[in-house]
Amino acid sequence: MALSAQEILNNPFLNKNTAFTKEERKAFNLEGVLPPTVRTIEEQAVQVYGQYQSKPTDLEKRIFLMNLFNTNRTLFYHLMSEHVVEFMPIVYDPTVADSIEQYNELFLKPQDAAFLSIDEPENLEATLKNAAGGRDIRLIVVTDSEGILGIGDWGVNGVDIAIGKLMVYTAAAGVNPAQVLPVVIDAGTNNEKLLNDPLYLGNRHKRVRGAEYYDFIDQFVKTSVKLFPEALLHWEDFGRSNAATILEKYQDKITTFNDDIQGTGIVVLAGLLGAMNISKEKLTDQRVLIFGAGTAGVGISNQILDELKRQGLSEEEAKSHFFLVDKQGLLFSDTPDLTPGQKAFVRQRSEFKNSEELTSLEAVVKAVHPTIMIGTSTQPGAFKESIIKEMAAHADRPVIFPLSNPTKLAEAKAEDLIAWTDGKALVATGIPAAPVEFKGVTYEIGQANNALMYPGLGFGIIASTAKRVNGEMLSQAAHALGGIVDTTQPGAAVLPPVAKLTEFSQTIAEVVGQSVLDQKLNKEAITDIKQAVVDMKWEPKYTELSLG
Ligand SMILES: NC(=O)c1ccc[n+]([C@@H]2O[C@H](COP(=O)([O-])OP(=O)(O)OC[C@H]3O[C@@H](n4cnc5c(N)ncnc54)[C@H](O)[C@@H]3O)[C@@H](O)[C@H]2O)c1
Ligand SMILES: O=C(O)C[C@H](O)C(=O)O
Ligand SMILES: [Mn+2]
Repeated sequence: MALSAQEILNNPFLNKNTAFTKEERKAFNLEGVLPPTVRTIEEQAVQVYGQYQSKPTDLEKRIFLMNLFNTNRTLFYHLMSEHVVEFMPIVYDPTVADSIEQYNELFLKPQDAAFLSIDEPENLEATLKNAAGGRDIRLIVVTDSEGILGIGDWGVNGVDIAIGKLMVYTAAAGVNPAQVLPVVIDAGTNNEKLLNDPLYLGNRHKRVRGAEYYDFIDQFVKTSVKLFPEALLHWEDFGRSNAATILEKYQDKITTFNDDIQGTGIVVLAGLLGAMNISKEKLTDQRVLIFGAGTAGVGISNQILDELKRQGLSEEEAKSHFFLVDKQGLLFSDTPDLTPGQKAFVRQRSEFKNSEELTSLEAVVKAVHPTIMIGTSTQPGAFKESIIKEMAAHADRPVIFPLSNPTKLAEAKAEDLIAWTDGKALVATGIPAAPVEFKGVTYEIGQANNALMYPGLGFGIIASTAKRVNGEMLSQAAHALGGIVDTTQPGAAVLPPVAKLTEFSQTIAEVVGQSVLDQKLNKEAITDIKQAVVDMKWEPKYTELSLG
């Protein structure tokens, strides 16, 4: 049945707005429903970019871009491809955090997401089908919003992180936006502010835990695999008590990864490899302090551990390089309330004369003299001057990555770290940071955000039709990105710039895809991975409308 003009114009995948040609207008009942001038996508981009620039705040810029996304997905991605550095912090982190916090006030459209309610398990399959609308889904980003960035539990509002992550997948790697599905699992929320907010749109009860929660997750996984057998399942921003448990349960059964654990692990490892290239030091000589040993902190530790073992250290030797610090202080074998992930990295009290005193970051830094310090604690300003100076007094090139997001939660600012260490620190931050001018040198600051990794990783997995995601692929991805640093410039960044996101996402996709083929983990026969990546890559260009 022919679509009406309204059905075409209201479909963001079909809509070209003023770019519909005279022939298309004639053939598809679009005559007279648009102003007469036919525009090219380039002309449309100039016009909408002008509107974008007129918006006074980042949140208003984001709302404008989401409207464009909802109206005309091709034009949105065309525009984003021209302004990727400028748009990343608007559609994604940090502005996505504002949109999540104000989701109820701002709500206009569900943005093709699937809203799975734990109160209605009988509707799970229908929900996924309805949201997919018959599309061939290859990539699902799912969140239950218990640990949104570092801002905590945001209930149904967290759907925006799934949508934002998927926008980056398309902009960075070229995942076809018609083949993605954002999913939020609404298991309730423990955020009192939301529970008491009359505008809140999610289930108005505390989080469901235990067997009922895990049964629902299991039903979601099974139904997704049944409906979308080709899809990669990407887990995002689950709470500390669930994220690793879910990954461990499914990673050997389906094609899946957890971005906060593995995406973060490999971007940090890549940054460390870049830092070692610059300092000419060895990773096997470093002492690694992780501040905030939660989902990301333990994920990062495991990825570095894997690398140390690949570089020849035994498991035991490799573990002796780690010092994990959480709320309790340095984590010891007898520390109460350890998570399963933390237990693998604990120290013995007998190693220290003053183990009882090692309850603060400051005391631990004094005691262990870390050469690498990574912040995933959600504690703003925790990397304070006295601590950084103490670290720098015992390291030639201290490597310091304050990674907590969004901006307001970062453990330190790049400019302070450079100044406090007299330019010695090798710094990367979670959110974009401007270059720092210090004593005549321009220090470029790498962005150690999993967004540099997961698009290429995910695209490589999909393009190679991988059955599983495993450690070998992750290691290859980290090395592919870790190799791209310019060591000749003083002040060079430890990671490549976001301006090159599309280029290196393609490299990562190829390397990951090749690893899949080398391990014979591809479902379909593929001989040339580069070609498979090219063939799968979606470009934001209009194609001739055909509704056959
Ligand atoms: N840059 C990136 O790519 C990236 C990726 C993932 C997470 N993150 C950021 O890392 C942070 C943590 O995320 P997560 O998913 O691991 O959360 P999480 O809740 O699993 O972990 C946070 C950990 O910090 C600990 N913590 C809290 N207060 C502390 C204190 N005062 N001292 C020491 N430890 C403390 C918590 O006990 C917990 O173990 C967030 O801000 C998130 O945005 C960044
Ligand atoms: O979303 C981000 O910016 C990175 C990461 O996944 C996070 O949870 O902070
Ligand atoms: Mn995350």
